[in-house]
Amino acid sequence: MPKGKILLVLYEGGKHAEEQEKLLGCIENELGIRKFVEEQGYELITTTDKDPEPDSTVDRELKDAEIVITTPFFPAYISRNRIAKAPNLKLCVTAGVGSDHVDLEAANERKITVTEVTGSNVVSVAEHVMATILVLIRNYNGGHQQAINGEWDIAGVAKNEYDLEDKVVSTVGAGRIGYRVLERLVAFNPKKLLYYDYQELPAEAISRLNEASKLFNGRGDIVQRVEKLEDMVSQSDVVTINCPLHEDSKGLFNRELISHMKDGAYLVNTARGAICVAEDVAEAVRSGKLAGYGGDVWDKQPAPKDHPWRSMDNKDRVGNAMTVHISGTSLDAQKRYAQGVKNILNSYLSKKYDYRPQDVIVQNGLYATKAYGQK
Ligand SMILES: NC(=O)C1=CN([C@@H]2O[C@H](COP(=O)(O)OP(=O)(O)OC[C@H]3O[C@@H](n4cnc5c(N)ncnc54)[C@H](O)[C@@H]3O)[C@@H](O)[C@H]2O)C=CC1
Repeated sequence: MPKGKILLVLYEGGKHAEEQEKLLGCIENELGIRKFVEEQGYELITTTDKDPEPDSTVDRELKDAEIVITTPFFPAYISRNRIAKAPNLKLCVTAGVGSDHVDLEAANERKITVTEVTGSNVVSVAEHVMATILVLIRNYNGGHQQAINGEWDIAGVAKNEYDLEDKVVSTVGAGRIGYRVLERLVAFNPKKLLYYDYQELPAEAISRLNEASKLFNGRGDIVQRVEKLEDMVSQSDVVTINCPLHEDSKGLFNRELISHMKDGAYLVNTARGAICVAEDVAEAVRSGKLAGYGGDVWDKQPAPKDHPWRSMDNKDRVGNAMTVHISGTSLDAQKRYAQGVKNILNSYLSKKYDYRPQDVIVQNGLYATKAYGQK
């Protein structure tokens, strides 16, 4: 008789799982944890069937699951209703970073511990932010479309093409990812690097960036904290969003805030789709208010085929740099978060509960991090 049940919800790998054994984050490879779990005397149930509530396999298995492991890339929403119907649930583990798909208030009411593998994919995402900024500002889409369509209209691409150098770039959230984006941006010799965050960056973190800019670009003192988000976006050529989704950040980038952005600015969101109002962003791209929008996160995942961000574009059809939710799930990241999930399970199953402090989002009914709002 197994000691308890662990429910694991991942995306399907299909033939890709056969072609690439490093795809640990798909259901066929189960993060590589089956042997470990069964050695601990637990039952491991894995499924891709997570919607709709309340008729999915997730709903059926939550009735007696003790632990649920989900991933932001194919999120099973651990809603208040699902928590209410999971009397044995003690631990939620996010295979990756970002646990907004778990109702943290409901978890706290039940003293359910919510953990994630903090830092496992922060470089992966920071690199994707850089790629997205460059695809947009360099008008890569325009150049690539011409290349594969047998065209050669240089002016047609160059008219929407800028250098990142000497531009003002800002981040909403200067945490692990936001700060790594700022680090990477220094090499592009920006005019200014601005950040908006209710947690101030430590002085040494700021001087490290300024020193690097002095060394690389001959100019220091480029990093600035801005108290008001409208003030920051109104000066920015590029805005990148790197904060968690919670009640204060949901719908933050709506028509009103976008109206404060510079005409022709670029907006990049690899944090969570719902931080932006989908239709307001699509309208801003279509109208040319934004020169482009890109990212890999969507307000509903998987995104429906008719999601506005799949088709939105500007008049030259070069304002969309969306991808599906991949930035934090490179094969390098999957190796890290699979190991991190195993470490969290070991902490729980050994009854040591010696989680890495940075991996704990909520525990014993309290928030363990200041990143999910100012509670
Ligand atoms: N696209 C992807 O694959 C991935 C996306 N993410 C997303 O990125 C988010 C950030 O990740 P990390 O940097 O590791 O988290 P972090 O906790 O290190 O940093 C988040 C920062 O955002 C700040 N913040 C929170 N609410 C804010 C608000 N309303 N306005 C301004 N700043 C605010 C916090 O104070 C903190 O400094 C995650 O919560 C997740 O949603 C993370 C990993 C992968």
